[in-house]
Amino acid sequence: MALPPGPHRLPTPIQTALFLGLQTQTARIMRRRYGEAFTVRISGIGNLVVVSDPVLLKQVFTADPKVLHAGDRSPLGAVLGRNSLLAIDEQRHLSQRKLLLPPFHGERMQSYEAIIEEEARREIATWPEDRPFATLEPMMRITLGAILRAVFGARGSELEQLRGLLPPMVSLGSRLALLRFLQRDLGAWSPWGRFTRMRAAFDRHVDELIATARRDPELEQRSDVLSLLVRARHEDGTPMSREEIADQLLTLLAAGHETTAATLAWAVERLRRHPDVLRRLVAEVDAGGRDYRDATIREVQRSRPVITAAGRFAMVDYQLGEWLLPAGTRIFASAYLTQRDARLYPDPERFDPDRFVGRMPETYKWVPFGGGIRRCIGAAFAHMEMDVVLRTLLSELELATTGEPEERWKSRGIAFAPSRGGRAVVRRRRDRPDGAAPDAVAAALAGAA
Ligand code: HEM
Repeated sequence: MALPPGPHRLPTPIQTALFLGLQTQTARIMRRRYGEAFTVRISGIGNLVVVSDPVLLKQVFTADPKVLHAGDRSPLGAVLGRNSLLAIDEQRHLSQRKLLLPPFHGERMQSYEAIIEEEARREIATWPEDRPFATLEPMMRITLGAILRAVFGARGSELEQLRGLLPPMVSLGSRLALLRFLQRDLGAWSPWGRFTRMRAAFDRHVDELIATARRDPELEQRSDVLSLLVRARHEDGTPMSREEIADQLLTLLAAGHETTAATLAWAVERLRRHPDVLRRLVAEVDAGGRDYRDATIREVQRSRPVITAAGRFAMVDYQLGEWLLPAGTRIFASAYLTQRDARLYPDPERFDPDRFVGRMPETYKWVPFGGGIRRCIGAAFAHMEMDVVLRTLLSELELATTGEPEERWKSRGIAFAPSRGGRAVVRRRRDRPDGAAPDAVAAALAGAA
């Protein structure tokens, strides 16, 4: 059989508008109507096959990387650089990934916890009390600081300059990535001209960071990702070039900054609407535990996966389950649909961290980080970061619960965030078990910031 079923009689522009404009709702309707594999036709892209069955997901994630590509059709290469892990395939991808993996190994994560806690405390100390505000931007500041310090190894004035440069650069870059016709440098005032000048400034900072690392007599003891990349060697013994390091640092930032912040904003959105879960989490934080928090993070990612699908591209005709996809077909392995399948997760709309207490999620049923040799290399980092931020938040603040309707899904280009930015109302905790006077701590930190 050829392509999976789909709304073939609907004109392509309408399919495109429905799928891109209302991605989550359209995907749910099509899943109900056509089953766990369906085809939509997207203008400028062609056939897109959306799969949401663990058996099909396993097949996609474990396919030969020569047969299913993920990088070279990505619009991100133009913005992140030609070496970006997100924009390359096959042997080049494998060899860059091999260099990037060791710094992200689970065991290294503890060494980054203190940095994340400091960034979280510093940000939380500035939050207003008893007044609603959106947590997404504040979470973005935390995750930016975390990456700049733990990944880039930036300090002092370099750190402060990068804190200013990168948010507008990443936001402009992610808009331009999808608008190829604007990718022409027509001077400093044109969008692409602005972007290329910011990118040049970024490259100069990376040069400085690399030079500082090379001069550092304690390079061997440093644990930031940049210092590990400076020490890394290709199989032929050569070091990574400056261009490779710069492209990968930008990739790590682009892939890890907004995704983690959006998931944290969803965590706030969920917890405010689930007082029982919130109470259990606070009691656990106060008792020094973490199992329920781990499970809560996994349940937030199950019910609100900020990257709704991992994309692949068939380089040749490809047999997927019972279907034969012609070369050129795009495949979306949908975390969103798989993780809300009632056969895999009974009552899937219910937010229930107990699903994951004492049990790890199953590989092809829980895929917020994608899978196979393209699985997110920052997964352990992101989990650690979300754990530390939530722990800090729950131990410092009281989060007011709410009966307001849940926030809707809002696309921010690549990641989906809560439509109102994960609004919160907070108050400093006056009942902290360690007896610290929270206001004094907050004031001291705000002063230090
Ligand atoms: C909650 C936070 C995050 C989510 C939901 C997320 C999700 C994803 C997903 C869905 C993919 C594509 C996987 C595939 O195609 O199979 C991916 C790839 C990637 N992620 Fe993440 N990510 C997160 C955080 C991070 C962080 C913190 C970093 C690094 C600091 C990072 C770095 C990367 C990189 C480099 C890739 C490309 C991997 C490759 O192509 O080999 N991500 N991520």
